[in-house]
Amino acid sequence: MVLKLAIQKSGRLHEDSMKLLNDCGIGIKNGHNQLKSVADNFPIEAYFLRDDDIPQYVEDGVAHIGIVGENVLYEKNKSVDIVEKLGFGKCRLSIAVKKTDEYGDARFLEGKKIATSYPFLTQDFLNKNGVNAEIHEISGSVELAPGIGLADVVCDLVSSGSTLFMNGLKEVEPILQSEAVMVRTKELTEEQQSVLNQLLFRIRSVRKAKRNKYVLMNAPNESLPQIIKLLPGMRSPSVLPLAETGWSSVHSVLSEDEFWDKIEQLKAAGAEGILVVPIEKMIV
Ligand SMILES: Nc1ncnc2c1ncn2[C@@H]1O[C@H](COP(=O)(O)OP(=O)(O)OP(=O)(O)O)[C@@H](O)[C@H]1O
Ligand SMILES: O=P(O)(O)OC[C@H]1O[C@H](OP(=O)(O)OP(=O)(O)O)[C@H](O)[C@@H]1O
Ligand SMILES: [Mg+2]
Repeated sequence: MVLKLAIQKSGRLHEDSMKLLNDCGIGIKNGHNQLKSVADNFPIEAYFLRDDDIPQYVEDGVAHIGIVGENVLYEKNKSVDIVEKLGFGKCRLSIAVKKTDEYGDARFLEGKKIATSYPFLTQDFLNKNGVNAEIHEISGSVELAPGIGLADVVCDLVSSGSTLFMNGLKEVEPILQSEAVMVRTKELTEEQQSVLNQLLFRIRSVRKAKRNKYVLMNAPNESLPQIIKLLPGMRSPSVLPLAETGWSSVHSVLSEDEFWDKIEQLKAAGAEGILVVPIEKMIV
């Protein structure tokens, strides 16, 4: 039995999806023009698809699981379950107007023409705000529309904002925050669920490791109580004596959210020679 996984064939999510599988020790080859591929060391077969088609494949159970952006998932409005957020492909779906426009609030959109590849989510936003506007659906280069007279306003994906800027537009209303997620079909056999659980266990270990760093430092013994208080570690920090008497080496794990703050406090408490090392996998 193999679990069938739908991933983007090429585009913004492809590389990160392949890298995630690779970091999980799952070897999937994606040769030129190859549309499916079986992993050589894990019971998974990958289908390489347009991202727009992934929610339907997973709803139908043709693929058991898939990796897709929340933006596409909610636009397609298919009946699938999100099992894990994956932390890449982060962007937002936003309303953007010409940089000279004065937006104020959603009432600005009344009677306007909005170009978008996301008609369902755009209409939903308009409905929630009680606004009537005309939606013009196009499948790409949306930011061009106001400049060439095709529409007054756009609703499109934004990450750095540079595409908007280059086209003389400004973001005024983020309507959805999005990242890549793993989705599953509603009906899985016990065996399929068990393969999915193994995959999720690996994904969580890899992602947890990425969010943490292994930190080593030297400290005079009199600073140890204060330093240990600052360091959580997986259980508690390791403390090893240095060859030089009166000094110890302290090892611990720090999460990236608290990292820079903690390093400053550790230095102030007397730690020196601080080394920071990436962690490959973290099994808790
Ligand atoms: N600028 C961005 N920064 C980060 N993530 C993005 C960005 N643009 C899009 N994404 C995410 O990546 C997904 C795929 O984007 P891409 O541009 O490759 O889609 P596409 O052109 O529709 O591809 P396909 O050929 O598969 O239909 C988007 O649905 C979104 O979730
Ligand atoms: O805010 P930014 O960092 O400029 O990113 C936003 C752009 O990225 C995406 O397009 P992409 O580059 O993937 O091309 P596509 O339109 O061909 O999908 C999206 O559709 C925007 O156009
Ligand atoms: Mg697409």
